[in-house]
Amino acid sequence: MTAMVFENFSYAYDGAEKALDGVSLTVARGSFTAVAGPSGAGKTTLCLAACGVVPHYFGGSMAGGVKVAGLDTAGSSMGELSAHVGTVLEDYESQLVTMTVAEEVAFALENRGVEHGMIARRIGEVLAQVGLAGMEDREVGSLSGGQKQRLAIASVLATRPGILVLDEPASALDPEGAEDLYALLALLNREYGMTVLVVEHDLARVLAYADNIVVLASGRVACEGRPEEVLPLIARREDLAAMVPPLWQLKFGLEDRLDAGFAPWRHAGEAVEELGGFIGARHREGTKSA
Ligand SMILES: Nc1ncnc2c1ncn2[C@@H]1O[C@H](COP(=O)(O)OP(=O)(O)OP(=O)(O)O)[C@@H](O)[C@H]1O
Repeated sequence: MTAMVFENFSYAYDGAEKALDGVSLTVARGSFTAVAGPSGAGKTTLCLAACGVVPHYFGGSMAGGVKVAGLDTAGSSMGELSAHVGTVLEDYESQLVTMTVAEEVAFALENRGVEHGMIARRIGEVLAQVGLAGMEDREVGSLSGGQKQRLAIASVLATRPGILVLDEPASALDPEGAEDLYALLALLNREYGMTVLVVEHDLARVLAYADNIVVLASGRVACEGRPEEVLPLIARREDLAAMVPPLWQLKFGLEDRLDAGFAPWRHAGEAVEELGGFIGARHREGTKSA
């Protein structure tokens, strides 16, 4: 089952060069996709196209199409699309428009005419999901950056979309906040079956979670696939090699030097375990032949 399909999709903002150029991409339902690429590669535009803001709120010209949960984005209203895809943009604070946490989550539901008892239940539910349980009456202005980010996510979760699209969600967070945020996205993906598509320039942050990586360069898909498919490809490209996470730079360096092949490490613990076994085996071989 597919959550999202870009079919040879091209888009240019008014009076500008193409921001996306012939993008073909399928995002599987329930997947965790990380989108990376150099500055200006079209990552934000991809997010805007996924939720229909492009083309609905921008002029410009497009070719091809985007389907979200089977709906053609150009032919569907933003309201219809938002039932399926929730979006948290990089400037997430501008998405927060009310005084209190509870009001913020209630906002989209009230606009849809959801009944009051249901709204109250949904508020409690989504705040618990994002780790803000019991904070209904807090003023939005008094929250930390990480809590505001979680609130922005809670308010899109309130309408129960199956797909969550986030543009650089960790850019304003400290390393611990970024780690907590990705743990939350992983939980929403694994436990609640949400499809997550996240723009993240630092692939090290998503290595443990992403089952699909899309690399954009100059508005085109430079490569796409599982991390173990994509990372070796970008490591060989001078313009993209800097995006390879340090753990995988180490892996590629060791594989070269030791003439070995290691498993697709998702975090340092897996590397330590495999390297421990590898060193032990080499040591035993050495002792035997001595
Ligand atoms: N509103 C706009 N009007 C005109 N051109 C735009 C607009 N927004 C983006 N662009 C251009 O479209 C191209 C893609 O921009 P986009 O923001 O999607 O890239 P990005 O990969 O998200 O970049 P960054 O990592 O710097 O955020 C760039 O050349 C950019 O200058």
